[in-house]
Formats: sequence, C-alpha cells, structure tokens
Amino acid sequence: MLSIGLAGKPNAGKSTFFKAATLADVEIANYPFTTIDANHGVSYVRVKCPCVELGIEGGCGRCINGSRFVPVELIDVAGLVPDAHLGRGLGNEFLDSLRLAEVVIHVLDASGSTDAEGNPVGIGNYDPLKDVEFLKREISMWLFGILERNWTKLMRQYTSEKAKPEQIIYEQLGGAGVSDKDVRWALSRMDSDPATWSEDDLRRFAELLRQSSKPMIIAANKIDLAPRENIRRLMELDEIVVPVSGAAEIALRMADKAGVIRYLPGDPDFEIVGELNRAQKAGLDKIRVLLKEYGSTGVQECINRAVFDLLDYITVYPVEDENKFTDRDGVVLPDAFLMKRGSTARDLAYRVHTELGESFLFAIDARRKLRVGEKYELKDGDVIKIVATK
Ligand SMILES: Nc1nc2c(ncn2[C@@H]2O[C@H](COP(=O)(O)OP(=O)(O)OP(=O)(O)O)[C@@H](O)[C@H]2O)c(=O)[nH]1
Repeated sequence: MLSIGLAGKPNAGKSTFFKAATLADVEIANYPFTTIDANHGVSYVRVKCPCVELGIEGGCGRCINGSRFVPVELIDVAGLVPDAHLGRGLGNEFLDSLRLAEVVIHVLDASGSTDAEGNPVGIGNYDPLKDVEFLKREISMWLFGILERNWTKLMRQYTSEKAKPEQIIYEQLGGAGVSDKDVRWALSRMDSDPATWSEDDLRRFAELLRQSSKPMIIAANKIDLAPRENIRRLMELDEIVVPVSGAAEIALRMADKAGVIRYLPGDPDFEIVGELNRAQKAGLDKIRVLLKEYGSTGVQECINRAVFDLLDYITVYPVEDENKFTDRDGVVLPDAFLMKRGSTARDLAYRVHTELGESFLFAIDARRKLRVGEKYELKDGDVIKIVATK
C-alpha cells in the first residue's frame, strides 16, 4: 500500500491529524482495520466513483453517494526535533520510520503558539515560516549521513572498479526508500563527476535526493487559532500549503460516528441529524464558520493532494465483466487501485495477480468497449478487464 509520512516538530498536531485521518466510519472503512499500531494507520483518498457516470442502477455499494474511499497507509513520524539527524531527541530511530514514506505531510503549527522545539509560547508569538525549512533539512541531512559514512569506499568502487555511480549510490540508499530513478534524477542535476565532489556538493546532492524521494506538502495546522496573517504568508510561499484543522476534523468524524451529524471527510459542510446539547452546537457552529472560510478542514485535501498532485497517482478499476462492470461474483466495481500515472494495462494485470501479468493477452477498456494492448497507458478512472491465457 502507498505510504504517506506525517512529520513535524513536537506539538504541531501530528497525533491529532493522524487520529483524524485514520478515524473512519464503518461505511467508509472498506479496509479491515484502520489502526495498525500506534504509528501506522490506514487512511483514505477520496475519489469520484465511476458508478455514477456509468449510470449503474442502485450504485455500486462500494461508495457513498458517488464518493469512493481508497486506502493508503499513514505513518506518524513522531518525535522529530531540529537536529534530529545529529541524534538529538529521538533522532535517527524516527528518521528511519520515514524510510517507507513516498511522500511527507509536514504538519506545521500555523498558529505560532509553539517555538522551534515545540514548547508552548502563546498564540502568535512564534513565526511559523521559520519551521518550513527544518524538516527538509533533517531529511536531506539524514540522507547525507548515510552517503557520507561510506563515500570514500563508494568512490573507490567507482574509480577503480568502474562501477556505475547510479548503481552504487542506489544500493547504499535502498534502505532509505530512495529509488534508482530518484538517484538518476539527482545525478542529472549535478554538473560534475561524483569523484570530484566536495562535502558541499554531496550535501547538495542529498537535498536533490530528498526532493525526488520524499516530496513534501505543508499542512498549515490549527487554522482555528491561527492569526489570518500567518495563513496568508504561508500560502504565498513557493510550496504546496493546505490550511488544516486536525482538531475540527476529529470533532466532525466523531459526531458523524455518533450519528448526530452527517459528514463525509473532505466535505465543505455537514448536516445536523441528531439531538445536540448547547456546547456541542456551539462547537459545531464554530467549525461551520471555519469550513465556510477554508472550504474544508483540509485533512482530506492533504491526503488527496499528496497522492494525486505530488506523487501523480491515478485510480483504476479492474473488472471481469466489461458489460456489467463486475467481478465474477457480480460485485460491481469491486476494487479501486492506485497506480502511478504512466502505468500500463500489463502493470495493472501484475498488480491484480502475478499470474495474470504473466499470462496477459490483451485488455478491454470497459467504458469504451475497446480492446487495448499491453502497452496501453491507463487513464484516471479507467475500468479495465484483463484477458489472459489462463
Ligand atoms: N486548536 C487546535 N489545536 C490543535 C489542533 N491540532 C492539534 N491541536 C492541539 O495541539 C496540541 C498538540 O497536538 P498533538 O497532536 O499532540 O501534537 P504532536 O505533533 O503529535 O506532538 P508530539 O506527540 O509531541 O510530537 C494538542 O493540545 C492538540 O489538541 C487544531 O487543529 N486546532
């Protein structure tokens, strides 16, 4: 499953965001469990289900009013403080949990109520813009550390044994979740031979690796407390910034679970359907003002943008019956797979089952009832039947 890391300084609101994003109503949670352990959970991207467009009578039973929730893994990288790469705080142990993350949501306290170390200082007394760079630096210095430890040996392999630099660097970094594509991209951005690099060049290279292997989105959290000026300045940065209130998202999901409101994660509003006491009503009124101003609580938007904008994934629906859009048991649109844009029909076959990939003959684009070959590039929302020899 695709993994998203959640990181930020102490008290920025990571646990709150994590809890909000992994708290799923039974109807949404088509995954057997949402909390794997304290730091790993299942969250969902929200997509438009094809059953509406395809005019399937009675819907597909897998979506809620046309919104489909597709599982992704969320990892709470707790305990990261500035200079963690030097072993400060919980240090490397926690950087290591970033290994699996393909993308990072940087939870940032936009209210300015906590200092660089996460100590409370009162709203507006710390400039949140100061936190934007810290996480990038920690991650790139962590990658730098892994490379630097063995750099002399690696360069000896390169110069005397004529090993390919992309290969030896990739092997060194494989455990940090850096792909060979990331290494090739970062090398292409450097203008000199690795054997001649200074320490500063190696640092620059590590930062390029970070950009490619751990792209980042900023969750400007605590918008319910934050001075508007802080949000405005954060939004003006050359970064992807989403205004967020993790606390509001938890309140809405809990109220929905309790049956007093109807709310789907990512919705711009909610409907009151049960009895509320005065305090609950006042709390929800405040959240409604926030939703009006920002469009949503931002939690679902962060997950969606991380997966679709930063990682460029698409959603694809494999079926066995291209006319009824069902599997062999008659279940309509049974699965939704997240795949990298550029994936082919054959990649999808492999994703369903190795055997299906190996015995692939052709595929059928079920929307157009059109036969396509193994190299057919999948499009977002495609419904595909795979035809194989066995
Ligand atoms: N008002 C408001 N408070 C929030 C929000 N999100 C988190 N908080 C509060 O901020 C404090 C810190 O939140 P946590 O989620 O524990 O922060 P953390 O980043 O996980 O902290 P560590 O576990 O120390 O790394 C708590 O008191 C939360 O209730 C929010 O959206 N609005």
